[in-house]
Amino acid sequence: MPSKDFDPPQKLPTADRAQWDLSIPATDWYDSLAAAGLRNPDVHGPARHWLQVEGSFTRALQSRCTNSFHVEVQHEGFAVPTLEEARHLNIPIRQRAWIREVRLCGDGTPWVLARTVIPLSCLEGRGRRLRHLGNRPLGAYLFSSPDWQRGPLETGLCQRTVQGQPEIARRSVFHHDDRKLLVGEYLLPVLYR
Ligand SMILES: C=C(O[C@@H]1C=C(C(=O)O)C=C[C@H]1O)C(=O)O
Repeated sequence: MPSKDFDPPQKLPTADRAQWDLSIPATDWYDSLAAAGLRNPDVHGPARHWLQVEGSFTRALQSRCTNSFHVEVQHEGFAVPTLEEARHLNIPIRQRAWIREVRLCGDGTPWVLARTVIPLSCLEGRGRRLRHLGNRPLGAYLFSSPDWQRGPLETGLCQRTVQGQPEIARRSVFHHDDRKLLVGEYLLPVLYR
């Protein structure tokens, strides 16, 4: 799924390459949890709680931590979204966007992988801050402003290729006037099993 800019370097030592395997697989998206459940009933199991969190996902994860929560940036920069993402956001195909991939970690362990596609129109004015989030959670920005509203949640079923990758995901578009950005959150099994 990540565009070419995000391919792992070929010469990483084996231990580091294993880290890369904690990556986001191609995912099929469904309009509702019920629709995804027809393909994979696991979405109605313990993962369901996380698929339905309505407010800030960061906050929900923080409240599950015993000690600490942190965001680890994996890649951040201008890159070309997938065709499906560009269509979903209604932006020109092959137009670069700011793409941010992070791990949301609870008590030192990655719990969720997140991929956010931020089109150029969102990066103007106050939106310039979106390029400088670093390890601060995106949710703090989005939920601190009443201007940003979340659209409906979709449920994703991941085409897992490697042990440990996420199987289940959620995604939504946040919009502010005619600006839209796309946030995907991929649940790692350790979060709900
Ligand atoms: C959208 C939110 O932001 C969270 C933080 C992210 C980040 O820092 O890149 C990405 C996805 C999130 O789950 C949220 O807290 O709801």
